[in-house]
Amino acid sequence: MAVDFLTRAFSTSPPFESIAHLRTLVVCSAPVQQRKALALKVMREDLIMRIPHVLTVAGSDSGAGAGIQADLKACAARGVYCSTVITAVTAQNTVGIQGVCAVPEEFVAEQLKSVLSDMRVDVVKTGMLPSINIVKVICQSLKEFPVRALVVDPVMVSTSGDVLAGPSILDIFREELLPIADIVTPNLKEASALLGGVQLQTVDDMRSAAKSIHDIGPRHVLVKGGDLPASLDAVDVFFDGENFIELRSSRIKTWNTHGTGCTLASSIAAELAKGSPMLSAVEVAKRYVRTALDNSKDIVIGNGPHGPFDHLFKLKSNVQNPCSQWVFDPNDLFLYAVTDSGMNKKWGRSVTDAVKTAIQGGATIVQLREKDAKTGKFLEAAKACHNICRLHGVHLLINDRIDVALACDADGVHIGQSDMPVAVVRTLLGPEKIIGVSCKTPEQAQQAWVDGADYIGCGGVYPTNTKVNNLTVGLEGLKTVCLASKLPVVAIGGISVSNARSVMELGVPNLKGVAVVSAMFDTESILVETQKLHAVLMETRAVVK
Ligand SMILES: Cc1ncc(COP(=O)(O)OP(=O)(O)O)c(N)n1
Ligand SMILES: Cc1ncsc1CCOP(=O)(O)O
Ligand SMILES: [Mg+2]
Repeated sequence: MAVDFLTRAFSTSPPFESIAHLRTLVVCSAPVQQRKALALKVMREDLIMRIPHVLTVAGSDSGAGAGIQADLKACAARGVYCSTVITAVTAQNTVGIQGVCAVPEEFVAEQLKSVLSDMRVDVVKTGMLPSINIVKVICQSLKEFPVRALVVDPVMVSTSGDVLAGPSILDIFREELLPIADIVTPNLKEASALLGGVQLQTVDDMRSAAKSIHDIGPRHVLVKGGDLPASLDAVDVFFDGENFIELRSSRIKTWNTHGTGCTLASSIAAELAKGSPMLSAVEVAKRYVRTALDNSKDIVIGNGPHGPFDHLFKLKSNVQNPCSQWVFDPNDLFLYAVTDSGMNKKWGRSVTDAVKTAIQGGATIVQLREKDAKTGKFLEAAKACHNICRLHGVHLLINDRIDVALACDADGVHIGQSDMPVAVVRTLLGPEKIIGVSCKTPEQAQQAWVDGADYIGCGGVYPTNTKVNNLTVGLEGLKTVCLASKLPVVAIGGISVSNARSVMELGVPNLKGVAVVSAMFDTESILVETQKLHAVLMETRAVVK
C-alpha cells in the first residue's frame, strides 16, 4: 500500500525500487516539495520499523520504585518505548514521601505538546495528577493529539499512605478524565473515593464498584483487590460493560511491592500499544507484575517497609524473549499435533520432517512429546523444530520438560497433574510463555486457571493406546470440564477423522480444538491424514458457528 502511494506521489519520476532509490529521487526532485514531504512522511510511518510507544504522564519518584521511573522500567521490560511527561517531583524513599513539588500546568502542557506533536504515541497512561488544572491540560492535549488508548491509574495515596492527589481532584476525574479512558485501574481505596466513600469489603462489593465506575464513562474498569481483607488469593475484578471477570491469583509473599500499581497500569498500556485486546493486555500485565514480584522477594533496597522490585529481572535470569509480540491465541488449539518418538521411529521419519509435514497439512500448534528421547537429542530436535515452527508462525510447546523448553526458548510447555506445579513453571518461564495443563476434573480446571495456565488439555476423550493406563473421561466428562473451565480447552485421546466431528459438535464455546497423536503420526501419510482432520474440523466450525 505504501509502495503504491509513494509511486503515485512520484508519478513524474520513474517508479522507485528501494528505500535508497526513493531517497535519491527525493533529493533529485527539488520542485516537488509537497510530494517529497508527503512521501517522506509515509516512508517514515509505514516503511520504517516502528516500536510501540507509551507516553506516561505521572510523578517522579526519587526512590525510583514507582511513578515515572517504574513506568520507564516496565515499558522497557515489555519491549515498548516510553516517553515521559512529569506532573510532579516527589522526594520519596522506601520509608515514605518527604516532599512533593507539583509542576505548573503550563509546563505540563508544554511537555505534552513536545512529545505528542513530534512522536507517534500509541497509548497514554496517567498516574499521579496533583492538580485539577493538570487534568484539564491532559484532556485538552488528548483532544488535540488523539491516541489509540488512554489508561488511567487514578493515583491518590502511595503504598506508604501518603496523599498524592487530594479529594478535590475527584470531580474532574469523574467529569473529564474517566469518560475518555479506555481503562481505569483503581485499588479499593481509590474505587471507594471515586464512588463517594462506599465500603468495599468483598468481591461482590468490587463488582458493584466496577459497574458504578463504568457508568462514569471508561470503557473498561479493573478494580484491584490487593487490599481486600480476609482473602488468601489476590482478586481483581475486570468489567467491560457486559461481563465481569475475576482475575484471581495466589498472593506473592513479599515486602517489595512499592510501585505495583504504576507498573501494572504501564504494563497494560504497553500491551495495548503492541496491539493486544484489553482483556489479554490486563492478563499479560498481571502476569508480568506477578513474575517480577516473585523474582524480587529477596531484594533489600532501603529501610522502609515496602521496597521496590526488579522490573528487569529477565536481564539477570535465564528467561528469554523479553519483548515477544506473538501472543497466544486460543484458536491456535484448533488442530494440535502431538509428536511421538516411537511412531516416528516405526515409520522411519525424523521428528523435524514429521513436524514440517504436520504443519503443511494444517496443524495449528505443535507439542514435542518425545518420551524416550535422551536430553541432548531432545534439545537438538527441539531447536530444529522451533526454527521450523517459527518459519510457519506456529507455536511449539514441549511436553513435561521445562528444562528443554527453556534451553530451546520454546513458546511454552504442556504439563500433567503430577509434573512441576503450574505456578512454579510460570515463575521459571515468565509471563509470555504458554502453559497447558492436563485436567480431567472441574477442580483441576479451576486450579489451572488460578495458577496462571493458558489452556487445558482434557482427556482421554476416547480410549487410546498412546498413553497407557489413562482414564477415559468420554464426551460427557469433556463437556463437564469445559463448562467448568475459564480457560480454553483442547480435547485429546483417541481422536481421529472418524470422531473429531462428534467432539467439536459438543458445541461448548471454550472447546477450541483437538489434539492428536496417532491419527496424525501413526499413519503412512502425515500430510494426507492431517489435511483430512483439518477438513473435518473446518466443517464442524462452520456448523458450530
Ligand atoms: C494437549 C495435551 N493434553 C494432554 C496431554 C497429556 O499430558 P500429561 O498428562 O502430562 O501426560 P503425558 O503427555 O506427559 O503422557 C498432552 N500431552 N497434551
Ligand atoms: C497424551 C495423552 N493424554 C491424554 S490421552 C493422550 C494420548 C493421545 O494420543 P492419541 O491421539 O494417539 O489417542
Ligand atoms: Mg506430562
